Amino acid sequence: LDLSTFFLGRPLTSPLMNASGVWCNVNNQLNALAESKAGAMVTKSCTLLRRNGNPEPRYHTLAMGSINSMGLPNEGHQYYLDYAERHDYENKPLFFSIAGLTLDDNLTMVAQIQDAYTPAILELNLSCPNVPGKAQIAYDFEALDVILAEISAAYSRPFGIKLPPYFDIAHFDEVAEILNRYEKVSFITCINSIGNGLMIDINSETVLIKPKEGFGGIGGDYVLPTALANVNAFYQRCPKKSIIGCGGVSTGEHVFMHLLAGAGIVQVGTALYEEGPEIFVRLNIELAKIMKEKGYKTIREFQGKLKTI
Ligand SMILES: CC(C)(C)CCc1c(C(=O)O)[nH]c(=O)[nH]c1=O
Repeated sequence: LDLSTFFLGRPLTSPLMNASGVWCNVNNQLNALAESKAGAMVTKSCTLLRRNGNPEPRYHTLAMGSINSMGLPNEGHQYYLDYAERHDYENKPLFFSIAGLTLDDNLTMVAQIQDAYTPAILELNLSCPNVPGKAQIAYDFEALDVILAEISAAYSRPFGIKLPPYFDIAHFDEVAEILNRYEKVSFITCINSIGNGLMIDINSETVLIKPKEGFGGIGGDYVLPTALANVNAFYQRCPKKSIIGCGGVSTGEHVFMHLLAGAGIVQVGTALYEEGPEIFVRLNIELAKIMKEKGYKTIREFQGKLKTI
């Protein structure tokens, strides 16, 4: 069962990890991920100060996935810096996700991470809110350019970004052109939940979650094709960057698809929320079984080797 791989020069025992936001808000969840069979882990996107997040119900399981409008509930960035200080980096790499409410908040958090000399790897959540009334940063290409310039100037180490899905080839081209101008952006995590979906309970004739009149991010089976497309689109357009795949993973076959599409690491969100950290045992076994059946001894043999017809 050799699922070892490398990411940003770091050895991993498995290409699997959690998606930010799932099973990573508080210490007992973070400790469970550290003890799990995941090859890496990431903290919940944090803000400068602690947040309660949105009123519940704010997450709902769907027939083929999930809908959520959590509202960035988190313990505040210092809490996760304290965890990062305790983390055993020999055991597995730790990613540190931030989603500041303003550019200044992001710069303040980045400065504190910089000063903490932590080996954690920064993942900048670009679904973080922009000026109210404007699109999220990743969909506001001017704001995207500005934040990457500012963070690149403020942070001396390589970092990565978490992107929402794009649905237009011209957008893949435009965003990749921006990203390729920032060599410190060493990896791209595709995708965050598909924004502002809506699901309905026909018995009560109501929406399923309380915030935003029921509108929320969609995860799970529904998003796999979109996730694979975004992974492969940026894998092809950003040859000097690594890709982390996220979206629609609940079996070893899905993990294999993400790796084939170009992902170096594969994150699990909705399925982890439903199954818990033991899911990494199952996914590792299922991936190893597929590799064995195909005669692959290492992930490198097939990673990014998706063929067109
Ligand atoms: C959507 C934001 C609240 C702006 C960021 C945090 C976040 C959340 C959340 O905390 O609601 N949910 C997601 O599926 N993805 C996210 O990136």
